[in-house]
Amino acid sequence: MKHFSVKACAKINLGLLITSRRDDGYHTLETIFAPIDWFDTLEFTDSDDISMECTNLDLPVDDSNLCIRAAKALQAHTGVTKGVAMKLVKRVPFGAGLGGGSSDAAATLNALCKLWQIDVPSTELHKLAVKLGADVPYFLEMKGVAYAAGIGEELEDLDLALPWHVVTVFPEVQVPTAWAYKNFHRQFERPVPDLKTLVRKLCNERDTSVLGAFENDFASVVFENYPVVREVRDALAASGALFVSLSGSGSAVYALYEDRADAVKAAEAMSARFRVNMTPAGFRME
Ligand SMILES: C[C@@](CO)(OP(=O)(O)O)[C@H](O)COP(=O)(O)OP(=O)(O)OC[C@H]1O[C@@H](n2ccc(N)nc2=O)[C@H](O)[C@@H]1O
Ligand SMILES: Nc1ncnc2c1ncn2[C@@H]1O[C@H](COP(=O)(O)OP(=O)(O)O)[C@@H](O)[C@H]1O
Repeated sequence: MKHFSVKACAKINLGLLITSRRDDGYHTLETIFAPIDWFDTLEFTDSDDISMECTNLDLPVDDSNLCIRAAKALQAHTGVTKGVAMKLVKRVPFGAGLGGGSSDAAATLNALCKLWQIDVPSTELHKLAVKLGADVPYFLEMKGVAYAAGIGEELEDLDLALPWHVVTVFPEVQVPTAWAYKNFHRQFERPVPDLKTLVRKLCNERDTSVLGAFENDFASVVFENYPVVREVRDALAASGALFVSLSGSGSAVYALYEDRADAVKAAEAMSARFRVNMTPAGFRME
């Protein structure tokens, strides 16, 4: 019997600028993805059929689950008839803008190539990943800070890590991604700053003067409609952070700290009401 487990880390978005709406309704964007040390664990055991169980009973384990969708897509694409029994230890909150489901899907694609002993060209795996979600290629192909364009699938590895401690708070409310894309305040005509150059300055030179350019286009509509998310942002902003932002389409809010003691203090204060993660400076996915 073959059996192994893998970690599926979450991400935050440092800046998220929505640049246009495509004819198919999807939006193009520019963003910087950074991994955080908040992760699900996935266990894979060979089996005749595809099945899964999950520690979080609120998450369906039927054909809507991204792990099952990834396994079935890979099976259909390759013609493999083997199955897998999956167990998902779910820790990353969902509806949070942390990409936990996308990370699970990417981990499943990678793990099943190994379990089923198939060699799928990376261009084909990339296409399967995009069909599962625009964020899935990031988790499939990158380990650290990356620039993304297109709908999030055109990636460039920047070979950087954030030199600050990151505290991420889930305000215990979910923001549906589709709602956020429908309701954000459009600014398609605005000039877009060069996020790649700015994030290099930020990480290599620790030039925090550029942080103001890392706007998130979902922030205003989410803060307007979800008072508790605003409350978390305000509490983090008052806790000695260098920078506070919504991640992706929310609801999670993260803060960057120079001083570890400030980060620990803020994380402890927020954990009285919310689920919180602290990621050390320099973190990369394994
Ligand atoms: C906003 C971002 C930023 O990293 O992440 P999250 O906040 O969800 O983590 C991504 O663009 C989330 O992309 P993805 O993970 O594919 O979103 P999905 O939940 O699959 O998409 C839900 C719906 O959002 C809209 N959508 C999604 C991606 C995109 N580039 N343009 C869109 O307009 C589409 O209507 C889609 O049907
Ligand atoms: N394995 C999974 N983990 C998390 N969410 C999943 C999974 N499979 C399907 N979903 C669905 O995808 C939605 C978005 O999940 P996720 O990617 O974690 O959050 P977000 O898009 O906010 O970053 C969830 O609300 C859930 O309904």
